[in-house]
Amino acid sequence: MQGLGSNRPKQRLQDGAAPQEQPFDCTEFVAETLLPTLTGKYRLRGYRHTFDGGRTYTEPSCIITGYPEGLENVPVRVHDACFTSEVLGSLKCDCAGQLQMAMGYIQQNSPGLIIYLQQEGRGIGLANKIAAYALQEEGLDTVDANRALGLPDDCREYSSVKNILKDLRIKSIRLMTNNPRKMQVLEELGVDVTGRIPCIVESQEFNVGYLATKQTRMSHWLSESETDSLDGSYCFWNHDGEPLLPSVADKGSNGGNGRLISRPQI
Ligand SMILES: Nc1nc2c(ncn2[C@@H]2O[C@H](COP(=O)(O)OP(=O)(O)OP(=O)(O)O)[C@@H](O)[C@H]2O)c(=O)[nH]1
Repeated sequence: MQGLGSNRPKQRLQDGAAPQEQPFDCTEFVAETLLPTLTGKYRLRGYRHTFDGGRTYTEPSCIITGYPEGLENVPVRVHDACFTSEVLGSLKCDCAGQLQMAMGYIQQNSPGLIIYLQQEGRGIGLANKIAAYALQEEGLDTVDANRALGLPDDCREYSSVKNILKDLRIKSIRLMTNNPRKMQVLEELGVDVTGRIPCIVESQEFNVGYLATKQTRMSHWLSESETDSLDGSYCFWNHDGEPLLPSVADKGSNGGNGRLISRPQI
């Protein structure tokens, strides 16, 4: 596959043969179209991505307002799929609200983009997420439910983000997130994150516990008085099989780049 972004950190030795280079992550641009939506028009770009040398593929996409190509400090949301809230309208989380906020933000602050990744359930997949929800009905929180299933708290991987930004020749980004680890992982991949735009959905009765867990156990920045520390109790896997240690650059403030807070429509 001719990928627009690929690195080759791994070499596999074959019996008696010279080492052969194996592409590790590779993201291939497929096509772009113009998409009219209820919130305005977007450029929609489709990609094919592997992070395991071609054993498995996902299809990241991005929606774009304006032309961020070649620019710095572009507002970017990196968003992971949430079928339950985005398609079914579930109120158990804040995912759909964050997506809507980000879409509104890039309409009003063009150019900007949202990279949408097929990493349902923080990477564990839809069926496992449903199993985790079943355990949450019995009283476990969102972290302990994953653990009770023998699954990592978070196993998302973001190499496609690095590759898509490279494809668009975007030099640096302001990340729309409340998640310190997402910023940390992107920076470790080499993405130049120059600022953060908070993306806070006001809680309601069905997601208040979930948001509290994100704040206390996953160190998400969800209130004005938030400090930028990670407590280390939460485990983010890096796909080389090793948990990432809790450390994060000092990127907690919004860097003067605006703030996103919305009230859910319920
Ligand atoms: N395993 C699991 N995944 C969930 C649950 N609720 C939402 N998700 C998934 O969580 C992902 C979004 O992650 P969040 O932790 O909400 O937010 P984030 O993307 O890490 O951080 P932000 O950038 O601030 O939104 C999506 O893939 C959802 O499908 C849950 O209870 N259990």
